[in-house]
Amino acid sequence: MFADNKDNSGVSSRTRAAPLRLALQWLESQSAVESHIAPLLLQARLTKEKLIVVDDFLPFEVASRASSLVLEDAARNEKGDWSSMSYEEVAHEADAIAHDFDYAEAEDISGGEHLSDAVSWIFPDLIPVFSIARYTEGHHIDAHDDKAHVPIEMKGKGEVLHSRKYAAIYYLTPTWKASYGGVLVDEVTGTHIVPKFNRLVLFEVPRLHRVTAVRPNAPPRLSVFGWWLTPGKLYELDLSGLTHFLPNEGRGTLRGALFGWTHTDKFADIIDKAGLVNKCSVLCLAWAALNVTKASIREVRAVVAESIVDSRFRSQTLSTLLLLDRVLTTLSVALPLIVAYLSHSNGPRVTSIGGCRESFVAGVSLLWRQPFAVGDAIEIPSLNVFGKLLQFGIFNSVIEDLDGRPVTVPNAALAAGAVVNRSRARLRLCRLDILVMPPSSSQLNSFLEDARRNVGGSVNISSITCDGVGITAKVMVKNDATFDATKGDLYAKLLESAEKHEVELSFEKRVVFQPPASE
Ligand SMILES: O=C(O)CCC(=O)C(=O)O
Ligand SMILES: [Fe+2]
Repeated sequence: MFADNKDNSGVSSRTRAAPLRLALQWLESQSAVESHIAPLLLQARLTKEKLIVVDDFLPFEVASRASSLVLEDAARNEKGDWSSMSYEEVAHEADAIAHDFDYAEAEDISGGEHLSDAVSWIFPDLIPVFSIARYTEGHHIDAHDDKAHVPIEMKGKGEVLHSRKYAAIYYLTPTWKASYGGVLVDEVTGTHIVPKFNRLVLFEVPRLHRVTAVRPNAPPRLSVFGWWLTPGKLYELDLSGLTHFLPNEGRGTLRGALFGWTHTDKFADIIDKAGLVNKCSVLCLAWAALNVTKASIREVRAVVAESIVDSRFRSQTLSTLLLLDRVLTTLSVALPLIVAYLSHSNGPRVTSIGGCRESFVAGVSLLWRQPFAVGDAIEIPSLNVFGKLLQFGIFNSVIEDLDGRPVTVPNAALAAGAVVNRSRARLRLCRLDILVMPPSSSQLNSFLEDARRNVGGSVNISSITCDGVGITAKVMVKNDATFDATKGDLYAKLLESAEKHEVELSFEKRVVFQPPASE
């Protein structure tokens, strides 16, 4: 219905008015799609040219109608069915390494399934694996070659290893401009392919390519992306193939790698639910184990799969440590060896961890030594940071400071200087700053004396302004004393002395637990 009667824009007058329903109906018809595709001679061209770019791939009206559904879904900008591939731990840093992109299963996005089916019918005899991608500001993929081995359950044959044979990307964002970034760079020829609406890119795997970062103010960059699989090992996953295991590599390749590792649905599910920090840690560790021990991928895969299925993996903060422990014990890898390897190697895979390498190494070493645990009050004098350790990541840790703000500290900084673990200290100091309004200086003095006795610590004048007299009270408390109880107690005692000497007391201005060493 849409393939005939084209004018120059590829749209017939009838199709211009075609409602969404007709567009979807057309996409659902394999024969309609196949007869539209056949004259494009894609297979023949691909065999000859290895990478081809096809503009106006589907009838314009069909492409617009169906992709408008995907656009609507993506524009809602809620998480919904979209999963993030961004590296959350470093994403807010100025030179964050791996923003990557969001992806969704084609069948979860309305219109997405229709479009990915249509693309998959280019090679109806191969096994298609397609998803929908959404790239927004900063999202990109570093150079990779898409190679992956994927075990597929075949009726009567059990599991059969497949390889990715062809890759396709079909772009869905109308009016995409080169200035928005998000350009697909074919590293073989240096060609820059702008993700124009209704443009299809096909290439034979392996082929080195990357996606440049999407610029601010660009609309979401949407695409159908994926591969066709064929039975057998088309290629070896050589060292460059190992880049697939790194967190900042493409979602497609990463997923493929994960899938290839474990081949259980359970694994894929759990890893998706477990959160990216863990995924990345697993990948880093497995990658390190592979390199250090020269263990076979099969061995590492078994260990990783087993560890991940373990329910402990789901508790975010300890998971890395548990996993590390598990992987290392099973593989009998000496930790210092991994640390040494990571810090001295300057191979391409380590470089792609970029500025985070030191922090990763520090993270591994801190996990091993455990000088502090999540929940501990820690102080980093060199950074002037004091607060509760909220999260311990493989690259960064998060400390909640006294104002309740999360402060992200690279592990390299944690390992570099002194870190005081207040939770493991015996005593600590509680300091309270407050304003008093004494009727006379003699009443102020008698209040101070009384207060010192009452609180069992020091109570001194810190400032005198027209608003009143600033008082600082300090008291040593047991380390396990809670902040609120200590604060309340200190305030109550000051109030008692103040009332006794007819001194007016304001509400506390600031109360902090402080390390005694800094006094
Ligand atoms: O979106 C693109 O242009 C390329 C995507 C890609 O290379 C991948 O997902 O592996
Ligand atoms: Fe790719």
